[in-house]
Amino acid sequence: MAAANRLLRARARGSSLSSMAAYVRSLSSAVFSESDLRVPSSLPHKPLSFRRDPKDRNVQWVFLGCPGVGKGTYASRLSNLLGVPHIATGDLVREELSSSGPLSQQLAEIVNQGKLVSDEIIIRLLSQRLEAGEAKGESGFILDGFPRTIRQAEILEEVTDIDLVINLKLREDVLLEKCLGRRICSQCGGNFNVASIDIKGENGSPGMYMAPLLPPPRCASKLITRSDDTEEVVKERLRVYNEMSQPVEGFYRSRGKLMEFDLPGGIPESWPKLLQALNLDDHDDKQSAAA
Ligand SMILES: Nc1ncnc2c1ncn2[C@@H]1O[C@H](COP(=O)(O)OP(=O)(O)O)[C@@H](O)[C@H]1O
Repeated sequence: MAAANRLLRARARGSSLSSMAAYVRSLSSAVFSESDLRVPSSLPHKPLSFRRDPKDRNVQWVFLGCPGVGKGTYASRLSNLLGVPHIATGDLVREELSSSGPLSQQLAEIVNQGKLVSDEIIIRLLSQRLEAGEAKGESGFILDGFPRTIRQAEILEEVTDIDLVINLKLREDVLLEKCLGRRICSQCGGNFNVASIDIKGENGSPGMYMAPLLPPPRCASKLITRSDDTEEVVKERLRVYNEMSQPVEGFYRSRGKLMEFDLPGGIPESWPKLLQALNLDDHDDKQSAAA
C-alpha cells in the first residue's frame, strides 16, 4: 500500500519531465524495492493522466533498431538539429560500468554476454538521467535503446506520450560488420566506424555502399573497441533483439506511432532521406554542402 501511495503522490505532482522521472523512479522502487524483488505482471494502478500538451514541450521521440543499425548516429544528429537531449540507455549503462559503483561488476557480466540489463536497473538509470536533465531545464528527448522490452514500453506509455517511434532497418549481414567496425575515441568519446561496406546488387536486389566513418588524425591513435562488439557477443545481441525488442515494434505499430525507415546506405545518402521522411530541414547541413 505504501508503494501505491508513493505512486499516487508522484503522479499528482504535475506534468513535467521531472514528474515523469519521479513517477518512473517511484514505480521502480514501488515495484522493485519490495523484499521479494519480483516484477508484477501489471502496474498497481491505472495512472492518472499528467501528460503535457505537445505544443508546450519539445519532441518526445524513440529510436528502435538492431545493434549497429545507427540509432546513436541519427539520434544524435536529430538531437543537435532539434535542440533536445539524446538519451542513450547504452551510454548510461557504460557510464555506470566505468564508475566502479556497486552495480558495475554485475552490469559488466550482463553486457559482455550480450544480454539485457534488468528492467529495474535500466529504469533507475533512465530516471536519474531524466531528473538531472529536468534540473538543467531540459524539455523533450530522443531516446535511443529504450524501450527494449514490452514491459519497458508499457511503463513509458504509462508515464508520458511518445510522439513518434522511428524504426531504423538494415540488412543483418551489414549490422554485424558495422558493429565489428565500431571504434570510440578514448579521449573525446567520438564514435567512428572503420567498416567499409560495399555489397554488389544481385538478382534484382539492390547493392549497398557505406563508406567508413574515419576519425580525424588527433583521435586515430586513441581508438578503442567496445568490449561487447566481438562477433560472438554481437550475434547474441542480435538474437536477443529479435526475441525481446522486436515485439516493441509491434507495440508501437498497433498504436499508430511507428515510422519504418530502411536505411538506403551511409550517412550522406540516409540523412537527407530521413529528414525528408520527418518533414525536417537541416539548414546547417545544406550550408556546409554548398560551401
Ligand atoms: N533498455 C535497455 N534494457 C536493457 N538493457 C539495456 C538497455 N539499453 C542498453 N542496455 C544494455 O546495454 C548494452 C549496450 O546497449 P547499446 O549501446 O544500446 O547497444 P546496441 O549497440 O546493442 O544498440 C546492451 O547490450 C544491454 O546490455
